[in-house]
Amino acid sequence: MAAAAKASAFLVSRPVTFVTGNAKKLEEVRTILGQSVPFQSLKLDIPELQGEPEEISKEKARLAALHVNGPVLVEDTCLCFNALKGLPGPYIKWFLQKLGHEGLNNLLMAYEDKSAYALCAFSFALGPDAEPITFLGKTPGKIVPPRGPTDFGWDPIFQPDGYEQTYAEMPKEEKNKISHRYKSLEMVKAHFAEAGYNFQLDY
Ligand SMILES: O=P(O)(O)OP(=O)(O)OP(=O)(O)OC[C@H]1O[C@@H](n2cnc3c(O)ncnc32)[C@H](O)[C@@H]1O
Ligand SMILES: [Mg+2]
Repeated sequence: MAAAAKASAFLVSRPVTFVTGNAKKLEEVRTILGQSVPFQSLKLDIPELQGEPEEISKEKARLAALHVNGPVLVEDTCLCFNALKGLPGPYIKWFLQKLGHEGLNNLLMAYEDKSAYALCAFSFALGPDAEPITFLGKTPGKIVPPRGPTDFGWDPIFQPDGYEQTYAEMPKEEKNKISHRYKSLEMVKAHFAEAGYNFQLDY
């Protein structure tokens, strides 16, 4: 490495912690990041404010950084129906829990427009006193009657544009190449590289 680049490299002597209560998210983040960003995880369901996805995600990061007292990554995922002007959006977890896949389809019964988008808002905070930075990844698609395995949230009812399969029917590697989560994490990685962060794992 050139001396100038070395001098500007920012060594963070603590690991970055991905905080989530969702094991399936963690699994995808591990696969997508691979060896590129070493991170540890903490299973914690952080309370979420109401509001816009970016603000919800930032606030999760603030709370997570206070809890961890160090660098954190969090994410908030939304499923937004265009006919419903973006709803359920960040409230998809509760809509899914109460209505199920069929009920989510029924919400769109009165509309011809079944288009939707999956949105992932990752936020990174360097510590409890740092302002979180948010990275939004979006994948367009449409809402369809459920097809495929039911092991991850609304995957069976989301069919990304350009594909005949739902997220649930696709091989995992395929989803991880086009997903809202992948796109957001690409921006996270670019940010870490640009800032020169070199997170160290605690061994
Ligand atoms: O602790 P956190 O990270 O908040 O985990 P969570 O499960 O509460 O997640 P969210 O608050 O972001 O709520 C998003 C909802 O969408 C689901 N979900 C998230 N990513 C998904 C994906 O890629 N495919 C399908 N469902 C997903 C997830 O299971 C939730 O029901
Ligand atoms: Mg949550």
